Formats: sequence, C-alpha cells, structure tokens
Amino acid sequence: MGSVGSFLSKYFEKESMLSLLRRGVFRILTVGPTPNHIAFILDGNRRYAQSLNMKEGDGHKIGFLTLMSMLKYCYEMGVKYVTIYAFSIDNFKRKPHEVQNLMNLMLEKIEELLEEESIVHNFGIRVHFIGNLMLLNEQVRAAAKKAMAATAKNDKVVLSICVAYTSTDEIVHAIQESYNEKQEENNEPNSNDIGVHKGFVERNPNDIKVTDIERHMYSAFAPDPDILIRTSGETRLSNFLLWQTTYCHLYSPSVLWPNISFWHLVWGILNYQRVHSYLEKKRKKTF
Ligand SMILES: CC(C)=CCC/C(C)=C/CC/C(C)=C/COP(=O)(O)OP(=O)(O)O
Repeated sequence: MGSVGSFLSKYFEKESMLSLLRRGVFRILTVGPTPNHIAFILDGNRRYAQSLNMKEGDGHKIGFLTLMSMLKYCYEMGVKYVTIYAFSIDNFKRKPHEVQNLMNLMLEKIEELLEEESIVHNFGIRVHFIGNLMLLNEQVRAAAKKAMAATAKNDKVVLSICVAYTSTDEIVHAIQESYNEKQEENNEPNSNDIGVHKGFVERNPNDIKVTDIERHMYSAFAPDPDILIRTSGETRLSNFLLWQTTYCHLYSPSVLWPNISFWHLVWGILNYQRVHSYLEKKRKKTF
C-alpha cells in the first residue's frame, strides 16, 4: 500500500510539475498571436501499431488517448475551436472488419466522452459531429446525436469531429442546400435561372453566392482554421476542409499520430506565429 501511495504521489507531483511547465510555455507563446482554431489529421495510427507489432486497432486506441492529451493542451492554451478528421468517406473503402473496428471504437469513445470525469465536462466542450452522418450505422449516428444534444449548452470551447466526411461532399451538400433555399425563396420549383457565381458582379438575385454556400457548410459555426497539423509527414489535405484552409498554416511533423507531443504543438504554433502577419495580409488582401 505504501509503495502504491508513494507511486501515486510521485505521479501527481510529476503531473503538476508538467502542468506548471506547460502553463509557463503557454504564457510565453501568448505574447504572440494565438490560434483560435486548430485542425488535426490524425495520420499514422496503423503504422504505429505495425511498428510495435501490435494489433491494428490498438494503434487507434492509443491514438484516441493521444487526442485527449492534445485537446487538453489546446484548450489549456486558449484555443477555442479544435477540428479533427476522425473518419473520411473514403475510409469506408477499407476492409470491412477494419471499418467495423473503427466504428466500434468510435461508439465506445463517444460514450466515454459523455462520462462525468471526461475532458468534455472538465473543459465545457461543445461537441459537433460533422459529415454525412447518414452514412454511419444507426448506433454510431445515435451516439453522435446524443453527444451533440448533451453538450449543446456548453459554450466555452468547441470540438468538431469530422466523420463520414470529405470536403467535396460538404461543398456539394452546401450548394444543394443553397439551391433549395433559393427555390423556396422564389417559389419557383423549376427555376432554371439559378446559377453559381464567384461573387464580384451580381447578375441575378437568384444566383447562388459564395456567402450562401458558406452559410450551409456543416462547419459554418466555426471560423476557418488558423493551423492544420497533419502527422506522419504527409503534406496532402486528403479532402479535408479544402474550402476553409486558404489562409491556414500547414504543419506536418514526421511523427506518427500516437507519438505527437506537446512540443510538436508548441513548434507548430511558433511556426504559425512566424508567418501570421503575412497570412493576415493575404486574408485581408492588403497586398
Ligand atoms: C470519438 C473519436 C473522436 C474517435 C476518434 C478515434 C480515432 C483515433 C480515429 C482515427 C481514425 C483514423 C482513420 C486515423 C488515421 O490513421 P490510419 O488508420 O489511416 O493510420 P495510417 O495512417 O498508419 O494508415
């Protein structure tokens, strides 16, 4: 009992030291511009498991624990929005048993997120599931809806979990919704006049504008991400937030997702701060 007690006190001592160190680092970082929204592509979970001769699914389980730490770091430092790519529509093409295992893991973890001691309660997180939720099985869809409803009143920070998501699907969905809206507004079910234009010259009030499409994006409630972190050294966007990342800083450390650490996040933020004023000028089109 004594040794368990001393192990626990050493553990908590180390944890509070680390938390103190993190707070010190965040203090320094907040001298510069801090990101409001960070998006993550959690790449490399299977490769991590393979490299350690583990079962494939164990890589994803460890990946989930890594995600919990990363969320804690982000919210502790004042990031308001975090968006993660948890499962793309293309991932449905994986072997059926792998898709099933990932869905089971998702279900288990969504339920865990709603428990009393979870990170969701500790940080007052509002959870959004983003994507074509109709492609999910009944159980996962119901769990996702339950999590959204249970956290709907949380207003401190936001976690958007992209599942059954691709950016092109989101854009097509938003255009379709914009089109339906225009038809309703004009009460012209067969109007052939509705077009899409890029927003400079207003040709026709029936035209779908960029702002219409933006209002109908699944992610319309969040500002565009400031930083996108994709692990495993991949520099592709893989159909993730294509519409929202024009002025986003992309950081792709070579580390596999389960090995990403606090220091990678710090490095990503420092790099973002280095290019921040340039990105802002581009965003505001001041040169
Ligand atoms: C409820 C909730 C938030 C759950 C999230 C669980 C989680 C960690 C999902 C990651 C899924 C995924 C397909 C990651 C990419 O790694 P990969 O499988 O493509 O690995 P690879 O890049 O090595 O092939």
